[in-house]
Amino acid sequence: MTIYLQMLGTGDAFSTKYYNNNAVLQDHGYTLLIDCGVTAPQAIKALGKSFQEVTETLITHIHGDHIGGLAELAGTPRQEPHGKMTLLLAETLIEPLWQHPLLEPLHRKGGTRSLADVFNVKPLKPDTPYTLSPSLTLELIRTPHMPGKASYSLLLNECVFYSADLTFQPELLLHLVHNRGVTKILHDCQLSGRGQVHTTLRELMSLPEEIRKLIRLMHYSDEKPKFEGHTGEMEFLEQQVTYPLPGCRKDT
Ligand SMILES: Nc1ccn([C@@H]2O[C@@H]3COP(=O)(O)O[C@H]3[C@H]2O)c(=O)n1
Ligand SMILES: [Zn+2]
Ligand SMILES: [Zn+2]
Repeated sequence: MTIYLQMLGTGDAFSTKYYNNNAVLQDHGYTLLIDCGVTAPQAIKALGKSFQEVTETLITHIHGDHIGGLAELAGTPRQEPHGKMTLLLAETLIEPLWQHPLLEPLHRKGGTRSLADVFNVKPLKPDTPYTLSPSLTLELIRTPHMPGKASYSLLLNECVFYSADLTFQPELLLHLVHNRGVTKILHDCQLSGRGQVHTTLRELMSLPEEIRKLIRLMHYSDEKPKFEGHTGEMEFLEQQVTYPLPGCRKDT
């Protein structure tokens, strides 16, 4: 069955034109928010939606453009019996997330001493597929972003690789396509300069054509318009546009 991806934003952490690179995945009444950055509250309103429509939220890593909207998300009234948003994340991220300054407003709510006091926390193990809804499975893959800090890419429905924030990993991309059945790669892309904690366009362009043609670009800077038409087979994902994610093993 087809699921639908809508990027709340496709910008990098410093973009003034694009919202933070956060996404919603929809599967017939189930809505997964992937990352919740500083701009997520504004971006979801711009779509005419609200956090109340989000079923569960997943966090890939701890940077402001991925977690800065969590305080507002936690404050959105929920209908569930526990009244809290379910937060899916790797165990390694739980304590660092609670200690992050952007979550400090939640520390000041009466009687809160841990992330579990404000969210329904569901720890996920890497390299383990989870069924989130009838047509959506998700697996965390720990991948390099900032030295010494945990960060996770996503494998959706065993066939869509969502890089989150990632340094260039050509061998991983080849492995995913050749051995894991990946048919679509949604990849962060630093358009210019040296890639220290992200993958650059130049690096992605160095991949074989068979891989490039599977890639769509996200997490880019405000320079994006001048790069249009100069990214080879790799088209830009556009924020707020809804994309079907077809061709997955679960379809067959
Ligand atoms: N000059 C820079 C470069 C980067 N950064 C932070 O590093 C993060 C890398 O991942 P990100 O999610 O793109 O967010 C970046 C900034 O928070 C920063 O704060 N200053
Ligand atoms: Zn980022
Ligand atoms: Zn990051």
